Amino acid sequence: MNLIDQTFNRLKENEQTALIPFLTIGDPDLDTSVEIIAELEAAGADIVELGVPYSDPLADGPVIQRASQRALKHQVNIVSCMEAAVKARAAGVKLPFILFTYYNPVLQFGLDRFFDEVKRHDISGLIIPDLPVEESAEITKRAEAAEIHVIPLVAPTSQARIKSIVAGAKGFVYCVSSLGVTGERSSFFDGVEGFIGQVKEYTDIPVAVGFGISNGEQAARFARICDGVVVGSAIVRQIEEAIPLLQNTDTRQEGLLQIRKFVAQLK
Ligand SMILES: O=P(O)(O)OC[C@@H](O)[C@@H](O)c1c[nH]c2ccccc12
Repeated sequence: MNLIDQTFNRLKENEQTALIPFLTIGDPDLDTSVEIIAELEAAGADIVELGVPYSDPLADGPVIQRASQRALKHQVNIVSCMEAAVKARAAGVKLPFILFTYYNPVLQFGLDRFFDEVKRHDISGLIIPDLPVEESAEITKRAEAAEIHVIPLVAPTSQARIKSIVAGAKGFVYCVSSLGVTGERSSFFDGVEGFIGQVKEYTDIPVAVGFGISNGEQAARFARICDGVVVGSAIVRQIEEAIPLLQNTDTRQEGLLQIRKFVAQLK
């Protein structure tokens, strides 16, 4: 059984909600990203989104854009992100890995080669936010053959398309809480709970929510109605703020602990 399914089954038995952090791989460097993944697990994360840095992250706000720029300085690409997953697994991390990438890097890589590599690198899920609907059947077919879940994104504007987007979905459905780009938010639109409830009517697989969630109180609000909560920018900002500590061997552990503490309070 796919590790993502196993994770949600275990959490459901314990009446818990999955905490799903996102981080940009290679920010501030590849080795540090591997160590941060271990910290995320130690802090209570259940699944982790490994972000492939991209030069044109059109759905990302400034925090993740800056993280992508820092990672791209090290020429981090899809393979190095998958290698980070393998290194984290070798270091004892048990979390399921979701590879988060825009579609262009996948196309440039080549679909055959991409799915061969994804399978070889212990990736359990894919999120491709700008995957065109007309191409999603091809990607889903290949993913199923590789036993990898393609996680669909549903936005409040999806309305009439919710049913078709989530039909046949595997892993979990990712509800985007707000319109616009990623980034911490102090509030959410009034109908967000209603939107999530609507999505849940169309699917039996777990439903997670992301976009804007930046503190324990917001995470708790959504944990009441969802099976998972995704947090990206707030964690990427913690990594960004910890960089001076991470880059000095004397204060590296302090930097890692700072990130772990932030994520632990979210859990
Ligand atoms: O950063 P936020 O607001 O916490 O949202 C999660 C988000 O980072 C992560 O899931 C993600 C990163 N880039 C994206 C682009 C589109 C959709 C989702 C994402």
